[in-house]
Amino acid sequence: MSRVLVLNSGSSSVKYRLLSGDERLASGMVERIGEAGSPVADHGAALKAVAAELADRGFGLDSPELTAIGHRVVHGGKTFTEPTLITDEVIKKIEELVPLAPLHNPANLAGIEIARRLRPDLPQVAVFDTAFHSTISPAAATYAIDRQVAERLSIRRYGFHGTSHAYVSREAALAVGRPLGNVIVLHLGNGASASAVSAGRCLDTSMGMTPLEGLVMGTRSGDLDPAVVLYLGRTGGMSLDEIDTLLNRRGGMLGLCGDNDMRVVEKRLAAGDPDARLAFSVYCHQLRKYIGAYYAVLGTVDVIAFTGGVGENSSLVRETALAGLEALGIAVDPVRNRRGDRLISTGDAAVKVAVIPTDEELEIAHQTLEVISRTNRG
Ligand SMILES: Nc1ncnc2c1ncn2[C@@H]1O[C@H](COP(=O)(O)OP(=O)(O)O)[C@@H](O)[C@H]1O
Ligand SMILES: CC(=O)OP(=O)(O)O
Ligand SMILES: [Mg+2]
Repeated sequence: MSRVLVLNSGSSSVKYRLLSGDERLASGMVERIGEAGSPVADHGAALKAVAAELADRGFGLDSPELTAIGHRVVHGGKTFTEPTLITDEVIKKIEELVPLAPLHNPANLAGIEIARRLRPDLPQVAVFDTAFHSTISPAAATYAIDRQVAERLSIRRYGFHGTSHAYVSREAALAVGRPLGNVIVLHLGNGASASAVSAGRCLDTSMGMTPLEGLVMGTRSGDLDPAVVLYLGRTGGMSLDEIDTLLNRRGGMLGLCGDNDMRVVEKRLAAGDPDARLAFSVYCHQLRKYIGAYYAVLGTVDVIAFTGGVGENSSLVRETALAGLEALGIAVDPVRNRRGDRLISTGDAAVKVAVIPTDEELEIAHQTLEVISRTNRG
C-alpha cells in the first residue's frame, strides 16, 4: 500500500497527515511558528517537530515505506494548472509567483525545501489551490481593466481552495446521484470561497487574483468597491501596508464585530448583541448573493454543498443564507439541518442541499499518487 505524507505549510502553522492508501496513520499540526515566545522559531524547526512526532509514533520520516510527499501550494499562477512533480525548475517557478501570494507561497516553499533536504530520494508533488479553477472561462477570469496592464502583471481571477472545491463538488454530486451534475460549493472556513462547478469543471469562483475577493471571511473583507482602497490612502492617510492589514487581517467578521470565530459570533448573536447581529447578517447576505449569482451562471443546480468549519457546523448560517428561496427550488428542512444530516433539503425540493466535510489532505494524497503513477508510466 502506498504511503504518502501530506504537508500543508501555512504562514504560521504546518499541518500534516500520513496516509496508507486512504487510511490515516498519523496527523497533527504545529502552530504559532515564528510568534513571540513560541518554541517553534521557523518552518525548519516546525518540520523537525513534525518529523519527531512521526518518529514517536513509529513512522519516522526516514522510513523506506514512505512513497512520496505531497505539498499544498497556494498560488500556481498561470504556470501550474495541474499537480506537478517538484524539480529545481518547478521550485524556481513557485518562487516567481511569490509576489501574487506573499503570505502563502513562501511558507509552502519552506516546507518543500526542508522536506527535500530530509528526503532527497523521495518524489515530492506540489498540489496547487489554483489548479481546479484553471478551467474558468475568460469571461469569468478577466477583470475589466486595461488589458495590457493586466497581461504584463498577470492580473486575473485565479481562485483558491481548489483542492477542497474539487473534492467536495465530486462528493456532493455523488451523494445526490448526479456525478455529472451542477454544483454550487460553499467552502466556509477562516478563508471562505464559493464556486460553480458543472460536470466536474469549475466555471466560476469567488476568490480572485488573491484570496481577498468574494465572501466575507474571518479576518478578510471580501468584495468591496476598489475605490475604498484609493480613499483609504488619499483621504485616510493610510500606507499600502496598513491597508493590506486592514483588509486581510483586521477585516471580515473581526473588523465588523471584534470576533472572527463564528461560534463566538453566534453566542453573542443569541444574547442579542447588535454588533454580532450586523456582522452575521453581512456574512449571510454576501453568501446569499453568490448563491444567486452561481445559480444564474449554472442555469440549473442539482446540489448546493456546504463545507469548511462554518459550512459543516453552523446550521444557522446554512438556514439563513438559503431562507426564502423556495421559488428557486431551494428549501432547507429545519430538523435535518439542525440534526446535522448529510442531506438537509426537504424531500420534494428540486435542489438538494448537502453538508460535505472537506478533506484537502486526502485529495492532495490522491493527486500526489496520480502524478507519481503518471510519471512512472512515463
Ligand atoms: N460548531 C460551530 N458552529 C459555528 N462555527 C464553527 C463551528 N465549529 C467551527 N466553526 C468555525 O469554523 C471556522 C474555522 O473553519 P476551518 O475550516 O476549521 O478553518 P481553516 O480555514 O483555518 O481550515 C471558525 O470560524 C470557527 O468558528
Ligand atoms: C488561500 C486561502 O485563503 O487559504 P486559507 O483559507 O487556508 O487561508
Ligand atoms: Mg481549512
